[in-house]
Amino acid sequence: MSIPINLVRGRGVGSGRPRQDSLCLRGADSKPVKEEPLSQARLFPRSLEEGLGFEYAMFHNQVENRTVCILQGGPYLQGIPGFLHGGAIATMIDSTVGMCAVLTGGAVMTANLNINFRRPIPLCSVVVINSQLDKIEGRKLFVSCNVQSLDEKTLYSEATSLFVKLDPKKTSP
Ligand SMILES: CCCCCCCCCCCCCCCC(=O)SCCNC(=O)CCNC(=O)[C@H](O)C(C)(C)COP(=O)(O)OP(=O)(O)OC[C@H]1O[C@@H](n2cnc3c(N)ncnc32)[C@H](O)[C@@H]1OP(=O)(O)O
Repeated sequence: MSIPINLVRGRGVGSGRPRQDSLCLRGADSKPVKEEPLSQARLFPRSLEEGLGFEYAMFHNQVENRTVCILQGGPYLQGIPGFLHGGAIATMIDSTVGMCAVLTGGAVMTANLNINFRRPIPLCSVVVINSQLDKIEGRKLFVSCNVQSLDEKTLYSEATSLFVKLDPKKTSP
């Protein structure tokens, strides 16, 4: 049986660098105080020049609540020489489990993210991030993932996460 897989986001459409045109500033009490244009805002993983940073495409399976990300981390993402920076890996894990949570639950934010780094990821290698929704409890969505080599022989990282659906009754965020 074929499984519907929908392309969520990938380079090659428009500039490939989505813009966020306004920013809602908040005071110390987290209440919105001002709406200002911020033309330089970019989705973080799309903020580096093509080929140098986060090169990825995501696919979402609406039936199984799974999101898969194919990632190649470019030379600007180096940590230990020759390998991806852990923060870059965390960024793409957060983005992938986040996409899974957003497409399942709507407006959510990461409340908790736990990552086990098992093996270093060689710079410029292609890896697969497999994420899946594990359960929903009220406003809480639990999503887990692993990061593997394309041939699935190497497990690079594993992560669990908690996303919380934004409560429209609360002013923040
Ligand atoms: C084609 C379609 C395109 C779609 C287009 C997509 C756009 C592209 C998206 C890409 C994906 C980006 C993925 C990046 C996503 C970020 O990186 S988000 C940025 C990082 N996260 C943050 O900054 C969040 C900061 N934290 C907060 O704002 C608030 O703490 C939260 C998370 C909104 C929760 O606040 P709240 O609504 O007041 O929640 P609260 O009532 O306190 O708690 C609700 C429940 O959650 C539990 N909880 C809350 N926090 C925690 C915690 N840290 N640990 C454990 N339990 C917790 C509570 O115990 C409570 O449990 P129950 O009592 O219900 O059992």
